[in-house]
Amino acid sequence: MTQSFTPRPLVIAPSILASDFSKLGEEVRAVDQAGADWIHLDVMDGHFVPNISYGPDVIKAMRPHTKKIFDAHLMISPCDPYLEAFAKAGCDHITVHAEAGPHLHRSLQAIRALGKKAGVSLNPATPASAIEYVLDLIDLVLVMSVNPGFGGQAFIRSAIGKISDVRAMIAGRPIDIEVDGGVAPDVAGQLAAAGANAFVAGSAVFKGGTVEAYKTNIAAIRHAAAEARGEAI
Ligand SMILES: O=C(CO)[C@@H](O)[C@H](O)COP(=O)(O)O
Repeated sequence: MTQSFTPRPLVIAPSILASDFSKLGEEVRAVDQAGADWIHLDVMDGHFVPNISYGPDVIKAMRPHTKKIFDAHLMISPCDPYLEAFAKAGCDHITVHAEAGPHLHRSLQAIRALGKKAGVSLNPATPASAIEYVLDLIDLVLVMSVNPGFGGQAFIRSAIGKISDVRAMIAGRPIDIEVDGGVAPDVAGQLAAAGANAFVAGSAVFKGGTVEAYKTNIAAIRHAAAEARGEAI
């Protein structure tokens, strides 16, 4: 008997890294109102990546401003000592890097044990095969299309082929394929055609600085991706 799988929903996840940090609560409410599906939270430690952003206390302060999914991307090493703090801060998805170590399998088990969805992120130089032996523990694969650490970088095209590889590897499992870095309407269609269903965008969403601008920017990415998926919006 053949099993049929429903395609994963199309998701736009604005990256708060590109927002105005002097009014984080307001910015979270603004992208919520503008049509964001998830709120993407980039956590950087100045060690795994060459930049420092914010941690669980700041995420906890943002939590009351929306009911949308908090999609945390931990660019930290080690990550295991902090997983519980991010879960308690209100993160719904916790994504760790395959390269961050020391024990990816253990980190994913710990995230699931905290009752959260577990994600694995792959740097541009990391092959899709890095997730081969942890597929049973993954709810989300985050394919980086820039080297992690900063917003506003140029899109790395090899991410498109990697997304196709990940799609082939997960073969119908209920796993989201998320792409992050330089995502804008001009590449969203190709990314969706390759198999990505969740689109993180920082600069492309937060340009303009108003709810109306965010609405237009989110709709433009959604429209390009939906068209490639053959969906009406
Ligand atoms: O994780 C990261 C950077 O490390 C990203 O989430 C960026 O914040 C995306 O920003 P843009 O490339 O869309 O400006």
